[in-house]
Amino acid sequence: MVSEQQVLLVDAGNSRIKSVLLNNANVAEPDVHLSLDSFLGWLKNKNFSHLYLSNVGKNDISERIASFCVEQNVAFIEIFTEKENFGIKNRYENVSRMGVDRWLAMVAAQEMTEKPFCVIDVGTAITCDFVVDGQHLGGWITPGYHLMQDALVKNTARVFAKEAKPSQLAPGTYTEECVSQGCLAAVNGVYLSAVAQLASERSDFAIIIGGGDKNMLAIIESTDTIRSANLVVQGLARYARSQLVA
Ligand SMILES: Nc1ncnc2c1ncn2[C@@H]1O[C@H](COP(=O)(O)OP(=O)(O)OP(=O)(O)O)[C@@H](O)[C@H]1O
Ligand SMILES: CC(C)(CO)[C@@H](O)C(=O)NCCC(=O)O
Ligand SMILES: [K+]
Repeated sequence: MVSEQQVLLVDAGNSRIKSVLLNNANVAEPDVHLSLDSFLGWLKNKNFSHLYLSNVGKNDISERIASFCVEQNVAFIEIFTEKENFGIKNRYENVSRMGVDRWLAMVAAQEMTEKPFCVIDVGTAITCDFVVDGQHLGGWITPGYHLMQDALVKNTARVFAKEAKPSQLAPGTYTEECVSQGCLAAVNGVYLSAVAQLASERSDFAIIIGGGDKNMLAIIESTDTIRSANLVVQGLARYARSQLVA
């Protein structure tokens, strides 16, 4: 039996590294680190016995965190996408190709509802995965709000973007506003398309939403929506509890 305060959960994402202790996984905002070096520096003064890692970045992130753990005598557990676990069957033929953040988002979401669901993670990329009766049906990968804008600006001569996220959806009246409003519409389109996808076969389902940009969907979301602070961290917490604490 390991104390939850001894277990650090680490989410190495596309643009940032987040970490939180297992006992705070449901309540606290994760600590955010902008680089691996600053994360490893920060880790040095911390006291924990187990580290659970989810990494969608390069392999050397996993390798450097693993060697840190060897040096510090910390147990290192990296989670990888699985064919089947926690009552979810993955639809991918080659599950090693699915980002572990998507798998962990499904693992987290499955604990939040009994209904057929889709889980939408609104971050650097937007991912959406559908699960019905424990069977993953497949999913979508879309550029996130900032990536969409970057792609537009890079591939046109006369289109410019500004960073501020609109607080509500409306037609834009000058270039920058048309871009921010258009990309907000596209983000919302993922949600609306997911609802249509689920509703075509059944009337009762849940939509679970997480990620740094989840508030961009607040404009349209309905009562069937459940929000998660951080789906990847919640998924890691489920693994850690099942292996260490239970
Ligand atoms: N403090 C913040 N710093 C950076 N981005 C933030 C912050 N708060 C909210 N965001 C928003 O969150 C988005 C990033 O989402 P999220 O944190 O879920 O993903 P990530 O860490 O970039 O990587 P991944 O998508 O792999 O998890 C950004 O597009 C940004 O708009
Ligand atoms: C799609 C992202 C970038 C979302 O973070 C990540 O899950 C990833 O790198 N996935 C690999 C490709 C796949 O999931 O099929
Ligand atoms: K990538």
